[in-house]
Amino acid sequence: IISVREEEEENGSRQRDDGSWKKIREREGKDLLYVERCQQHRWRCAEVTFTCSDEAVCQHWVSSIREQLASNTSRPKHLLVYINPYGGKRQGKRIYEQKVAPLFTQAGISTSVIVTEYANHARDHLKMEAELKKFDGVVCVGGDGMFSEIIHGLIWRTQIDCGVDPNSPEEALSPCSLRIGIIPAGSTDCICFATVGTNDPVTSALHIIVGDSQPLDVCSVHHNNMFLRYSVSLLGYGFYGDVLSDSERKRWMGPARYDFSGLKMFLTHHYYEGTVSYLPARGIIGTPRDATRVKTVLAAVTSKVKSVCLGFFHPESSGEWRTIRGKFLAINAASMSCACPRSPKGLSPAAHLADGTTDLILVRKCSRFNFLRHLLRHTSKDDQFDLTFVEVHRVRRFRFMPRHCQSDSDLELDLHENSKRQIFSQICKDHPACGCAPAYSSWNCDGEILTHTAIDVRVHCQLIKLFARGIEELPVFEDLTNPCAI
Ligand SMILES: Nc1ncnc2c1ncn2[C@@H]1O[C@H](COP(=O)(O)OP(=O)(O)OP(=O)(O)O)[C@@H](O)[C@H]1O
Repeated sequence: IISVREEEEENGSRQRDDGSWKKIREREGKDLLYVERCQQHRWRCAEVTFTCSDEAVCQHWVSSIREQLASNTSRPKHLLVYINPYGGKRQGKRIYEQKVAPLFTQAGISTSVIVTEYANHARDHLKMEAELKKFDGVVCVGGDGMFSEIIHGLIWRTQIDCGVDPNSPEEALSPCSLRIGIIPAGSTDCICFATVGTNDPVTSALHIIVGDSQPLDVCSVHHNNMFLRYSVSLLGYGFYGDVLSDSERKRWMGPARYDFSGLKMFLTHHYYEGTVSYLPARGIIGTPRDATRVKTVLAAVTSKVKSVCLGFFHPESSGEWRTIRGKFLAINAASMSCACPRSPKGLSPAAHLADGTTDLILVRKCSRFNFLRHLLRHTSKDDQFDLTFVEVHRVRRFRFMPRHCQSDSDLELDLHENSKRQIFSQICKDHPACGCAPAYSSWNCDGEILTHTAIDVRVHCQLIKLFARGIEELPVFEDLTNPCAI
């Protein structure tokens, strides 16, 4: 239920402004505005009118429903809204004013709206100025870049308020108490798609109004004990890093730049040498190779996950670091499925949203044909990890050291292992004109390029919460004879 409205109607007929008379239905009634599920995870507002001849009974219905709604503590009452007027097709302000604000008003939610004036305005306002105690949640109207600003501001501010050093990779970060809502108004809106199942402003507004809550893991990325960024979806080195770097230079092409750079990087077929070390996740539910898509809420309520998050069981002390050295076409860490309209299964279809792990996918050097097979499997039913040159590990922490950053002793070890190739690669490094692969790629961190390649990544279990509920299993709701559906 979104809201309830009384309708007091006179019996008989009423004179209009223009002097004519309008026939009025004879009733006392109340209109109830509620959420209706539509196709493809969309939600819409629907209205139903209950009529009653006894005015006192009617009043009782209205006041009971209003009391119930007001006593529901999970529903937000005051929201801080940031609108990026330049995101996507520059429709953020219009989308908010026409589709979202009227719903918030009907649901009795008060808002404080800030239209951003420059990049990082929202992040800095949250970090330093916002009076967070006044609000039950923060809403961003924009795309993934805008969402990233919000989480950077909110996580940072929470740590400072709680006396935690956000720069230290060893500190356990404090979870943010305010929930975040995403009204999609960007070009890709991947986070919204992966957590709600659709990119639709009205659906997102309704998830906010009914007070949904979806915890989300966040990865902190450090370089030499220096904080770089937070990531909630994809950290990609090699192929996905190169596609982003190349597409950034072609912004003038619009959204077509992603296809262009994707094709170009596929044909270029660069591979990169380096060392990946990781801490495998223990005591978790499922594996990255699970056939069925994971119900994200399951992870949030399972007691084992809870105990890990609350620190009763220290996962890092119970595991041993493992190391893999090699040549990789892509190194991807997917903290969520990374599903989007183009790749409905995503990079890691069985990734949980909130179990304190990320799926580390290593694509070793292989032929173009094989790499294409792997990429195509993201859009088909076949298992994209069932290939000899692909491996996937569910991890709590990982580090990457590109070969050009490795210490002399590491390089000497490599030299002994593969001396002939080493000589060639040295010649090529000194002579870029020979056209061999560059020494290093860059990291694509949720769509932003990182300034360093040697990184230390740690997953923080359920650090933030969204106004969402994960992607719903539709068959349950389509089957109206099933009592659970109701
Ligand atoms: N007022 C502003 N002027 C210029 N840039 C802004 C402003 N407000 C926010 N930004 C920046 O604009 C960038 C892009 O915004 P946003 O993510 O909303 O849209 P998008 O890039 O089109 O969508 P997506 O990230 O989903 O592809 C963000 O990185 C954000 O920091």
